[in-house]
Amino acid sequence: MASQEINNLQNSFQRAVNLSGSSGAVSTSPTQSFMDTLPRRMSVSNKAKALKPFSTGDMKILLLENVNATAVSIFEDQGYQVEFHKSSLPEEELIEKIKDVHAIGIRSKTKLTANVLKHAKNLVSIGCFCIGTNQVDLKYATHAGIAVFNSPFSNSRSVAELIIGEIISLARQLGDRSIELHTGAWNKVSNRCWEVRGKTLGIIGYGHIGSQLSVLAEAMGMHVLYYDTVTIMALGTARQVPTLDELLNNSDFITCHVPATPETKNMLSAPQFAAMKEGAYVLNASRGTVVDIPALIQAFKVGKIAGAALDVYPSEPGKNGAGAFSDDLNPWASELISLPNIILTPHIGGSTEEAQSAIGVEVAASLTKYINEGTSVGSVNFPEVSLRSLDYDQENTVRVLYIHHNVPGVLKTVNNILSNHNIEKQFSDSKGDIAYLMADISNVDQSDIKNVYDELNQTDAKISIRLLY
Ligand SMILES: NC(=O)C1=CN([C@@H]2O[C@H](COP(=O)(O)OP(=O)(O)OC[C@H]3O[C@@H](n4cnc5c(N)ncnc54)[C@H](O)[C@@H]3O)[C@@H](O)[C@H]2O)C=CC1
Ligand SMILES: O=C(O)CCC(=O)C(=O)O
Repeated sequence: MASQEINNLQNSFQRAVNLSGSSGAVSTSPTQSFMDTLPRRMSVSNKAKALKPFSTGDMKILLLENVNATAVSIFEDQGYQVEFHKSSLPEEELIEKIKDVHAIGIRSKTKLTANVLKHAKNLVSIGCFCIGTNQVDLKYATHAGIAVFNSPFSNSRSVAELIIGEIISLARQLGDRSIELHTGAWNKVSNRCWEVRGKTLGIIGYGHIGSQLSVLAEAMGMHVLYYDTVTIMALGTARQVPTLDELLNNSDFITCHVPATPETKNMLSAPQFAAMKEGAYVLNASRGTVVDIPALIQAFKVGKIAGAALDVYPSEPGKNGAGAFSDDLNPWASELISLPNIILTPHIGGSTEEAQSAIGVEVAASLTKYINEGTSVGSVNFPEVSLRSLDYDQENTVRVLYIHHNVPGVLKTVNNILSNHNIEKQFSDSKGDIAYLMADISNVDQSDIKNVYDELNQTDAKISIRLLY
């Protein structure tokens, strides 16, 4: 067997460990009794050395973008090697580092493109410590057998609260008054300052954030309209409108809460600004691709809109620091910052202590369960597959994790290979082009493990294999 293959084989064996501190922690492979027999089993032949179980201490996790300390401590408790960086990395450095890690944790800045991922030979999983996953080439990751996890709603409330704060701030021109007073200027004005009570909020995208915002806005006496591509039950007295134009024509405040997709690119551009009420306000804390900012600048300059609050931009700096938001990054930046009643924030919608610590726990737990047990529940790109845990008294049992192309005949081939053993349980599901099989097989000794691996490795449909014991 070539040394690279041996390495791959070693890397495919994962000593599973309980999630420390989690209630109902699982007992997975290897069973204690299996571990007790290990020296004897490993001395079966010289080649047996290649089958040394992959230890959690060999597991390398790269964490970027100041992922919360809760995640770091979950990974460290597992015994994983954790490399932590406060910011994202330039592409070349990222490529170097990703070559040898088993999992990576990012937020919204790190672009995991096909060009980066093709170097990630050992990567089994990506954790997006945020909601959006548009920064990852999901198609590439899926076909490479890399499971991607995110946190679907732990920062939703934080974003909704930021938007509420900004609605009032725009209506009262708070940003400008504050900047003026910081420079010593006293401007006590009421001209074009409004209460929000009785005004109409138009929410584009009534998902986790949009619907949360709806409830908060109604509590302040606002009327709520929303536009979404799917029919969603209205909360309170909010009303879904059938077209984006109807929302634009009737709203005093328009806020975007849609994902970055080809359909949402420049969803608010010149025709949409033209359709808005005179003096409307526009807010965007979704993705920088959703609002055409040069068109927004133009709409502001002709008095069509009275202000805007932007938290996201087409290009965002990779790290904090003075001078980072410049025309080099976005050619309209200096014009935008010169305009009054335009609130600009550095993508902080989800940046609260509460949200970050909850996300850290949630995504780190998902990654750990996937690495240690193969459970893909919560993955955004994999079919969600889970198997009941192994018991401590189940000896010589191996968990097979087989990710494959979703083509006919695969289960027949795989079960033929596994059927020399007792298949205790198995679960398989597919999603689009790929499928994922988990199976626990018993009566497996050391040489059997190697055979099972070799035979599965030769199957045409295989994308990747891991054996946990
Ligand atoms: N600024 C920040 O820090 C944060 C930004 N976000 C962004 O906010 C986005 C929304 O987050 P959630 O509410 O959690 O997502 P979600 O998935 O719960 O809701 C999105 C809604 O948009 C709708 N939608 C999709 N395409 C649409 C279209 N073309 N037209 C109208 N509606 C459409 C969907 O049907 C869904 O109801 C995320 O995708 C993320 O990009 C999320 C968290 C923090
Ligand atoms: O907190 C972050 O870095 C990103 C927040 C965000 O945009 C998201 O959750 O999608």
